[in-house]
Amino acid sequence: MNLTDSLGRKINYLRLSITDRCNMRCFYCMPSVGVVDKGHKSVLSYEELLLIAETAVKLGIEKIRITGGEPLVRIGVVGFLERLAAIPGLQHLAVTTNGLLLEEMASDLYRAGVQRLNVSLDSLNPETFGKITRGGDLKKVLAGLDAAERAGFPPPKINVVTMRGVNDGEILDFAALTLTRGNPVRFIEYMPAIKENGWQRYCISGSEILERISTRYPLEEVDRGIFSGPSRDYRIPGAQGHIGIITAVSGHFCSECNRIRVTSTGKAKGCLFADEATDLIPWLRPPDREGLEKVLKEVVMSKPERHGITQDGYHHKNFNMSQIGG
Ligand SMILES: Nc1nc2c(ncn2[C@@H]2O[C@H](COP(=O)(O)OP(=O)(O)OP(=O)(O)O)[C@@H](O)[C@H]2O)c(=O)[nH]1
Ligand SMILES: C[S@@+](CC[C@H](N)C(=O)[O-])C[C@H]1O[C@@H](n2cnc3c(N)ncnc32)[C@H](O)[C@@H]1O
Ligand code: SF4
Ligand code: SF4
Repeated sequence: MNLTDSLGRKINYLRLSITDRCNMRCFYCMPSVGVVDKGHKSVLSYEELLLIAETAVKLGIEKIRITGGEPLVRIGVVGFLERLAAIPGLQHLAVTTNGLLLEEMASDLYRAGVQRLNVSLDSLNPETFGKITRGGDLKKVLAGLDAAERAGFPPPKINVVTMRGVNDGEILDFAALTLTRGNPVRFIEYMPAIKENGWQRYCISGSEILERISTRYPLEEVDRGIFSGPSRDYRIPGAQGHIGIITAVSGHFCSECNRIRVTSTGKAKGCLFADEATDLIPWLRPPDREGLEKVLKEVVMSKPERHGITQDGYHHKNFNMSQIGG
């Protein structure tokens, strides 16, 4: 089935957040203290998540990305992914992870039927990495990246939230990584998720990042596949990996947006930044497949044209990235 929104955009990608818990505390995503775990009752069960996934695939979703919080901390995630991978009609199953548990879990994830992994990694310097993640261990993430390839995965995409004065000094180091490793490196514009005055100081636009890389390396544009997602991709001639730019704030990809989201507590969102969310619980408890189909179609039809964030005129609200899943 073909699922299109009111603007004619084909919607074929669901981002499903399965937990709001995390084993790191990246400063741009979660407050250092005062994070209240959603209780067992409010977080969707695996059965409920599967019902949403099956319904979405029936409607025309072809790709599901599992996210969080940190999806790999949820107990039973491998069995859940195995059931998800078996949904007839689902073409792509991917996971976005911080990589801390990958070394021990990569083989199980591969055997479960996950096809691709994206790994968040904002610094190659252990100290900076520890500061950004408030205690994360860089060595573990690097070991996880290698373990993923040993397990059979294509080199995971590396997501780098790029922030002025925090890790922008490493833009060229990350670009250089693509010379010797097959991992695509994607630079993501910092989004104002945590309510903080002066958030603009962290912002570096995708075009500035590209300019900085171009001062050292020539770049050629790479063709985008149908599932290439929000990044614009480039390559240093002869390099093994691509370089991608995700202009999450300057938002050049809204007109091609192909996705909807469901949070770990069952709120469906037509846009990452939308204030409106549709509570799916009434169609999950008890399960009502027909009702769920109808409400998911409504979410797609009411998808906004684009987000309202600009560096100058954004009225800041607190924005729970770890619950939505990015
Ligand atoms: N503004 C915006 N940012 C997004 C969107 N989708 C993903 N991102 C951001 O892009 C970054 C990378 O997201 P991933 O979880 O790796 O997913 P993806 O980029 O869709 O991955 P691929 O499917 O491999 O292209 C994260 O910071 C997300 O928050 C989107 O629709 N809008
Ligand atoms: C919320 S995390 C969930 C999955 C997993 N824990 C991880 O970090 O990959 C998904 C993505 O959102 C990104 N993200 C979170 N907060 C962000 C922000 N304020 N600006 C830009 N990207 C952000 C992360 O870097 C990550 O790539
Ligand atoms: S970005 Fe991912 S790893 Fe970092 S705090 Fe958020 S959910 Fe956790
Ligand atoms: S900001 Fe909203 S409309 Fe734009 S690409 Fe992201 S989800 Fe789609």
